Amino acid sequence: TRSTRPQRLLKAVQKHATRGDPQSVISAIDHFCRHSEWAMNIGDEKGSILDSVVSEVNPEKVLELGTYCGYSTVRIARLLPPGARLITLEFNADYAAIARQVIIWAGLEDKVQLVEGASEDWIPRMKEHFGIETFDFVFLDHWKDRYLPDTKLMEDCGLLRKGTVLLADNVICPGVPDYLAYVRNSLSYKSCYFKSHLEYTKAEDGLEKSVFLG
Ligand SMILES: CCCNc1ncnc2c1ncn2[C@@H]1O[C@H](/C=C/CNC(=O)c2cc(-c3ccc(F)cc3)cc(O)c2O)[C@H](C)[C@H]1O
Ligand SMILES: [Mg+2]
Repeated sequence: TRSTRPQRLLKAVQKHATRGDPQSVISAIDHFCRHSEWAMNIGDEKGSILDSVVSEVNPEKVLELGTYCGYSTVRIARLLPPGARLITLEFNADYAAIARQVIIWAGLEDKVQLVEGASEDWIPRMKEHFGIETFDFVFLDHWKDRYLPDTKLMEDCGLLRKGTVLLADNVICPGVPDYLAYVRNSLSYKSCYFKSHLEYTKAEDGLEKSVFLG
């Protein structure tokens, strides 16, 4: 049967990127998505904003909601200091399998724990299963109608501390209106918008950075 787009994306990484070189993996995926087949990776333009926020936070403990093919996983993990850990949740087994290979090709498997499962099942288990007290940085890029419920779940599970940074993709396109209204109106967050473009296109999109105030 015909291969899937994520399978073709992985093939492009294995063909054009250098094993152990995260930047070449990022470039191979961006080239594939620009010149072969569009895919919903954060991309290079919004990815540079992600890079700058990760570098500013310099997190020890990172949570990513929605791994997909592992593009943003590689972008984040390549910037983490030694000993820092990224847990990424992906509930689709096929995507998880592709992402695992992309992360290994980048040589970042020691910094990344890819958990195959749903955010709502795993967020409540972060403490007892992974020994995580709180996260320093959370990247939200899964189903858009899940950003808000999962943020409230992280609050309720005590996984956010004073200063935890949430960074949300796609706040314009496809859009996350309920999440945006919440973080922008809640007294528990200081929120700001980074205007950019939908990956590999000229359409507007952007990232919302929200600092939990405790
Ligand atoms: C209920 C389970 C919740 N818990 C979950 N737990 C674990 N994993 C989860 C959960 N919910 C989802 N996932 C996984 O995360 C991924 C999902 C990613 C979703 N991303 C988009 O939909 C999007 C669309 C566009 C776009 C823009 C314009 C267009 F024209 C077309 C597309 C652009 C973008 O940048 C986008 O990120 C992956 C596919 C999916 O298996
Ligand atoms: Mg996205």
